[in-house]
Amino acid sequence: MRLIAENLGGERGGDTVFSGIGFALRDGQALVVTGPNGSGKSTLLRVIAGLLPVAEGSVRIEDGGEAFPSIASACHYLGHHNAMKTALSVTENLRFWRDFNGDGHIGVEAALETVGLGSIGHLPFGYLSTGQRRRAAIAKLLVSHRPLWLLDEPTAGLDKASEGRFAALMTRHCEEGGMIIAATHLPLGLDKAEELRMGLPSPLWGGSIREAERGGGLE
Ligand SMILES: Nc1ncnc2c1ncn2[C@@H]1O[C@H](COP(=O)(O)OP(=O)(O)OP(=O)(O)O)[C@@H](O)[C@H]1O
Repeated sequence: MRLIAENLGGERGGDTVFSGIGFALRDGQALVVTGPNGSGKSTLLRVIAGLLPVAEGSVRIEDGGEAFPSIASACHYLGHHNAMKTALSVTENLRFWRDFNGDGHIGVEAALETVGLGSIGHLPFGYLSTGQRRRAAIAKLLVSHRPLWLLDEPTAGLDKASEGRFAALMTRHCEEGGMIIAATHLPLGLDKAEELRMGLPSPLWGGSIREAERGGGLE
């Protein structure tokens, strides 16, 4: 399977945020998106996920087979928000997402154990601390199998131990043939990842067009 972006552009509120982005990811590869605040990292992830329209160019899945014919069917999107109902228990939330997205490699209880929340699945999601909420959202990636993980600041709020656990999960996902695109200001422990650096507008341009350059190495 390949994820291919060609001359990709994205807009917010009618203004161009980035343009001319191109990359190709294949099974097992990861891309880390970096850049200053407002450079368009979240916008790029949302465009790839199909949550915002493509302003120019294209982004597509190739060779996804019958199971994953499109990015929408192939991706998990973990945004800044955790997309959980505060009144439902952690377990109920994860069961909902498993039923909605389809079964994964591991069950809800095992996923909670994996992120170190095995003892609090019965609690309402709203009772959890910030870091615990993020860990529960990470468990969502595990209860349904999707080969492409789109992650926006995935480790925000995590303690050191949880960061390490998540780095191991991402590495395993790639070793099993998955793909990851992660926007971050923090090192994620993805040693083999390529980097896409988003830039703020050049003062010479005097406009809102943002420049992005590829870290290189991907085909
Ligand atoms: N709904 C919107 N309408 C207009 N402009 C928006 C909207 N949402 C975001 N923007 C603008 O788009 C630009 C890119 O925002 P984006 O959230 O993609 O940046 P980012 O690189 O992810 O930033 P950060 O590092 O702070 O998370 C910013 O200038 C932001 O103000």
